[in-house]
Amino acid sequence: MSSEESLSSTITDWLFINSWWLLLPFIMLLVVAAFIVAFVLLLYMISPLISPKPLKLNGAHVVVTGGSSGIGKCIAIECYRQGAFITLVARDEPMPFNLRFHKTVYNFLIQVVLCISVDVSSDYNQVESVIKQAQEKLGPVDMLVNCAGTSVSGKFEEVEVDRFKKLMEVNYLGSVYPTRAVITTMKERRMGRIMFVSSQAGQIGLFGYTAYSPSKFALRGLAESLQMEIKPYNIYVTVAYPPDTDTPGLAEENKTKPLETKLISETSGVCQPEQVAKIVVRDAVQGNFNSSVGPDGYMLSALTCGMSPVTSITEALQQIITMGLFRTIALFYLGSFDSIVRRCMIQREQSKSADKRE
Ligand SMILES: NC(=O)C1=CN([C@@H]2O[C@H](COP(=O)(O)OP(=O)(O)OC[C@H]3O[C@@H](n4cnc5c(N)ncnc54)[C@H](OP(=O)(O)O)[C@@H]3O)[C@@H](O)[C@H]2O)C=CC1
Ligand SMILES: CCCCCCCCCCCCCCCC(=O)[C@@H](N)CO
Repeated sequence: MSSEESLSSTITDWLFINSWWLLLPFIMLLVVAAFIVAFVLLLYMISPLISPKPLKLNGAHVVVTGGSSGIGKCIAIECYRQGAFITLVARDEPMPFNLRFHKTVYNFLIQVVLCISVDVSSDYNQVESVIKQAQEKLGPVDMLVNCAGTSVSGKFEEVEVDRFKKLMEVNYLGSVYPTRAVITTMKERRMGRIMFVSSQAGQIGLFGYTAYSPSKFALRGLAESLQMEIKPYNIYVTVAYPPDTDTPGLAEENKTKPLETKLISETSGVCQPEQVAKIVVRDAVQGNFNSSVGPDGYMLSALTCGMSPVTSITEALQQIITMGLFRTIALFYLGSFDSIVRRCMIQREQSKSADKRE
């Protein structure tokens, strides 16, 4: 190696070792860029988690379909207690509930309860015209509660074929029509709440509910799609998933419910409609997408949250942390449901063959 060459390589070595600081601006640039990317990603993650501003029920106009009985009636009473003007909707002219005990001394407004008779599932134009009437009398709708619904239970092959259509009409279209009738005004006013009363049977398909469950699952698809459309208009959708609730509707359903359905539903117990109403109204006021009742309801909702919107950081964290654990617990539930179904089948077959022998 010539002395010239060795001198140049010494210089490059020296520069390489001692001039790292020349790279400093680049390193800093990289760090800043990484921070910016992380910040933007964080913003994207957090932005759907920002909680909406709660709706003030005092003086608001709340329309409750199915407001003449059971859960719907209790929701109407709960909203009335909080100062709302109510429109009750049902096929039979709904009777205004007994208000004397619910009036608070702080309530200086003379609250009106309007009762409207219409079938929410048969004709859109009719539904639109009664909603218009209600808006003329009590002002634009601030909150719509889609609670009108019914259920049929029975083994798939034993449910009359026309019931499948009927349940989709009442439970699904009966929620689409009133929602369609209020949404334009809500978008114009850039405010509002829409509640769909689904069911725990709208989160899990159960024995005996081949006609009912799909009509309640459908509400979730509607709610998710609609929420994405109307969130920029400051309108929030809530889907409520109550367990069995002690109402005239449940009493009617119990008359023909298969034993399997009864035993499986018993898992998450029977609630009182007042208790359900309190929870779902609170969630709708807060703008929560999901509203569940009871510990099983809580687990089911975390487990089935899928791609549904989430409106608080705590809820998102709970879902992230608990999902695996709840899936493990769910396997035990599914095992016990399978064994209920198997035992009932064996019992039925035994009693059938005993009948034959006699
Ligand atoms: N009770 C339960 O165990 C559970 C119920 N749910 C759901 O909650 C909702 C209410 O249930 P629940 O309180 O038990 O029901 P109820 O049978 O006690 O009340 C049903 C209400 O809906 C009205 N309604 C029914 N069909 C129509 C229609 N086509 N058009 C207008 N109004 C109608 C009824 O009035 P009218 O007959 O005069 O039309 C009544 O006001 C239902 O959607 C149900 O599926 C969810 C989970 C559990
Ligand atoms: C971690 C996983 C937990 C799993 C818990 C599963 C509990 C299943 C219970 C389902 C009850 C369905 C009630 C339907 C009520 C209804 O809609 C009708 N009564 C309407 O009339």
